[in-house]
Amino acid sequence: MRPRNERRSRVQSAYEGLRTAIAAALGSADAALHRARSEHGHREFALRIAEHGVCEVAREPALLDESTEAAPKTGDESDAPEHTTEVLPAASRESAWGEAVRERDECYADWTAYGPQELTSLVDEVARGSAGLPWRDWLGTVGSADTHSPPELWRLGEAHVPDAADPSPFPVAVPLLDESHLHVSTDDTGEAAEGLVQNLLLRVLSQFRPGLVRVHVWDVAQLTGTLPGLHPLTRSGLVTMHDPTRLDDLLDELSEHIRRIHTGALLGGHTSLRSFAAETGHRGEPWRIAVLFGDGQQLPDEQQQKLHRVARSGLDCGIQLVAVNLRLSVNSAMESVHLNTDGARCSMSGPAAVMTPDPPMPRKDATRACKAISERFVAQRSRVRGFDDLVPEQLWACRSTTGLQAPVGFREGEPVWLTLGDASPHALVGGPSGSGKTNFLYGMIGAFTARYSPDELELYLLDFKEGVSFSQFTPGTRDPSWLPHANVVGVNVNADREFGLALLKFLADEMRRRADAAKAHEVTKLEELRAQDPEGRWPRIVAVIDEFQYLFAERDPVSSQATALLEDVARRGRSQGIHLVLASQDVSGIEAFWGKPAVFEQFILRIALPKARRVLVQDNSAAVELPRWHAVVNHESGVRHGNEVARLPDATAPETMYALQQRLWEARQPSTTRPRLFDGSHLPRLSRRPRAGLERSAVLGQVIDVEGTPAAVRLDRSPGRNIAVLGSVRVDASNVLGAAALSLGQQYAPGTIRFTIAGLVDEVAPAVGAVVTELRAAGHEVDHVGLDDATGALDRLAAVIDERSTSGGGAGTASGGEVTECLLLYAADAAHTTWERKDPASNASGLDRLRTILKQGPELRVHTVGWWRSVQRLKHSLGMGPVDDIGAWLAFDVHGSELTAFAAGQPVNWSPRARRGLFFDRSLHSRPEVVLPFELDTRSDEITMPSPRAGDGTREESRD
Ligand SMILES: Nc1ncnc2c1ncn2[C@@H]1O[C@H](COP(=O)(O)OP(=O)(O)OP(=O)(O)O)[C@@H](O)[C@H]1O
Repeated sequence: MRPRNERRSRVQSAYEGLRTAIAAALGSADAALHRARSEHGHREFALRIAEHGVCEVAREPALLDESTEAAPKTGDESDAPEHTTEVLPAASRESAWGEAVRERDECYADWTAYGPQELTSLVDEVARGSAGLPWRDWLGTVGSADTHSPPELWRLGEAHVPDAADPSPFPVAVPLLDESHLHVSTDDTGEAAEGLVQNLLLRVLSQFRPGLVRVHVWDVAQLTGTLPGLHPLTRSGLVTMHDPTRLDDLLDELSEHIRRIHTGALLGGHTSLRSFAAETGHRGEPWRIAVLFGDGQQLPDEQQQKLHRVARSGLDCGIQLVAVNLRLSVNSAMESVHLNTDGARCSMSGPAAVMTPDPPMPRKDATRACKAISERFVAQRSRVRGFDDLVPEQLWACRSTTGLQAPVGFREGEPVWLTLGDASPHALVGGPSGSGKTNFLYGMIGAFTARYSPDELELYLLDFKEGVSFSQFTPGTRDPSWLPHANVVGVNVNADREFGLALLKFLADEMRRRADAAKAHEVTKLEELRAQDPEGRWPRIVAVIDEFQYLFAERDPVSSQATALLEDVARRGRSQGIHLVLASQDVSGIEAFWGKPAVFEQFILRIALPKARRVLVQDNSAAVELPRWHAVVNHESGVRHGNEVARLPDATAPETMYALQQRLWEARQPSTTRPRLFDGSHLPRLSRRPRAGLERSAVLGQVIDVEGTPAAVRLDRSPGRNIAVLGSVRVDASNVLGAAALSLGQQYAPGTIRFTIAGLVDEVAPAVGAVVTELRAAGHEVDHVGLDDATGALDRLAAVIDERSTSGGGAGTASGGEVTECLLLYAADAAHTTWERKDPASNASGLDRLRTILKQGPELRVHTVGWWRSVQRLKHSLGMGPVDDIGAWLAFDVHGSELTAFAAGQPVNWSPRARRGLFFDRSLHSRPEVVLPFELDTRSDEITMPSPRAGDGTREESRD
């Protein structure tokens, strides 16, 4: 038995052990389950806090309880229903809540510490004046800011972050002008939006000088009544209310501004008015804010596209959209505000910040402020702006790298700018006589020269009109000042079309010089050349030609050459910084010009004065309706939409351009040279100083060119180096002979040249006498002879030739040097009969001697400068043979056809005109050129006239 009991007790004890083990295992599992449940409850609680957010739960603690009960159950929980109602212990709830709050506070720590203050000071800094201050500080004070650096942010209201531990408020402001459009949306009717927009517009309008901001309002729902506080501004045109049915018109108008600004106001490489203004210091265009109130519906497709186009390119052109409840998705900068009943959200402050827009400014204060702005604008507009308003405060502050820009007149008190640059390289100015063309040109010249220094701008001024309009730019007897930018001034050139031609040639040469320099620097344009060669002087050149139609007045080689040159300069001048401004009374009559549409098209800038014809395109009649002293300035080749009407200030009255010129003259660098004046009504004076490059040359007159080049004949030792002056005009011929003698006298040292001067008619005696006296005074040996002893003079020269030819070259003087013999014959033909007589001893006549001198002289340094009163008479003197002994000639009243033989057989086109000669030097010219004879100083009047031979001591002395 015993073993059995023993076994049983062992079994029982084993079972007991098992039960104990099971009980222990179950107990520990229970404890683990309990722990897990408690943990789960804690986490679930934390999750629910996170789901609602700490702030939300803090506001509505019941949220957590409800959600605990309503929370979906997991699979495990559904299997253990007895646990779902178990309430999380309070300690656990508190700990979960504490953790959530701690975590939130950690996240917001930085913001709480610095955010609101930093934002407040930042907005204070960049939202200056009316852009950020409370309305009481500024509403009603008319703004004076200019377009330079507008405020970067504009205040809308204030916001706070409700979830932050410390929800301090901070200002909300948005970037606007040039920076970003604004989109406003609302959940309700949009009343709150109107208040916000009106506040914003009042801030902007009160910031700037009236006129710099224009507002357009379109409301799909109403014709008037929108933004009532701004209504006083509609009277002065600062705010325009658009018809609800005419959104297209508004969008077209805005697109037109964008296009016009791109083609006109933006110069060079600038793509926005902002960057342009930053470089040049002026903007030239107001900001235009278009406020569009929609009804939340999509616009028709076509309008939507137009709106998107305006939104895309508007900001660069100062066009700002404020779209309210209008669907707009654009690819350009846009801030947004959503107004909701539970607070607004702004893209600047993000969704976490709740914005409270500033309350609308009181209606009566807004109205009063707008009235003040409007009145100031009207006063400003009606103020007659004068010439001084074209002149900037600081002279010469602009650079002409990308072009030239200056105001030329005013529209509603605002300047109207004129641009010469890549997009509009050349200008055509038209208007009938007395319409104010010259005045316009003065104003333009003044506005340009005040802005650009002479190193940035060089002027070539040419006036074909009779009168002296441009001569004030050169030094005068009463006013010694001159315009430092003027390089060449031509006045009274109506009879000297060659000067216009010369100017065009000069410009064409300069264009080539610039193109070559650009090529050497491996660039193509002046702008790039200036960048590559910063030390070089590459000013822009503006050539102004008033009454330019004279240049094409006749169907002759001058017209055809001028047309070709004009075409060249007009086409290629653009890239080399050479601009033409051509003015004319009647552009319609200029055949040579109109026959070349390609040239004409280069004149993109058109200025039409009242009643101007053909300057603008045919269907653009704006010039017809212009009042006096106004002009249409059109940078679009004259098409209607390019019209800008400007009132032109008086620029010719005293104290206008004259006074400015004085200031500019005083500001010039000492190295600035005075302008060269070509005045067709005056003859040039012979310089008494020897000039380099004119050695051994007889200067006969001055070529009609930009440099005033002397018309000179070099008396080389070669056949034919004689000069004939042809024509019956004694004064001109005498002056040519006198200038030849005196210029040779300057270049030869006394003793190296001997003059034989024969005055063969009485009338030339004073002129001859003056020359003889001056030469002798300079120490030269002069044989002064009259008709009676001229033959003897020829004999002597013929003997010199004989002697030199037998001795094999130019003879030496007593002092050992070579002596040049110069024979001057005043009215050579007068001695013809005398010279026909033969000398019985030698059987040779004076004529024979003369022919020998002409033929053999030049090689032996014996040169003749003779005046024959007609071509026929010269031919008689020369005899039957060829005319090669006359290598150079200057003809006055001689018909071109008579000169053919002397011009190597080529037809000579020459209609004689007063005080002008035609000059041809076989060794130099391919065709003859027009020259001005010199006005010799009539010192002869004061000089005792030496009679031939009388007192001719020099000659006698030297013979001894
Ligand atoms: N904007 C202006 N304000 C006041 N006076 C002006 C204005 N423009 C021109 N005048 C005056 O009108 C007159 C004619 O002007 P201007 O000589 O400029 O005309 P124009 O078109 O060049 O005439 P023309 O071809 O006959 O010379 C001048 O006496 C000038 O002072």
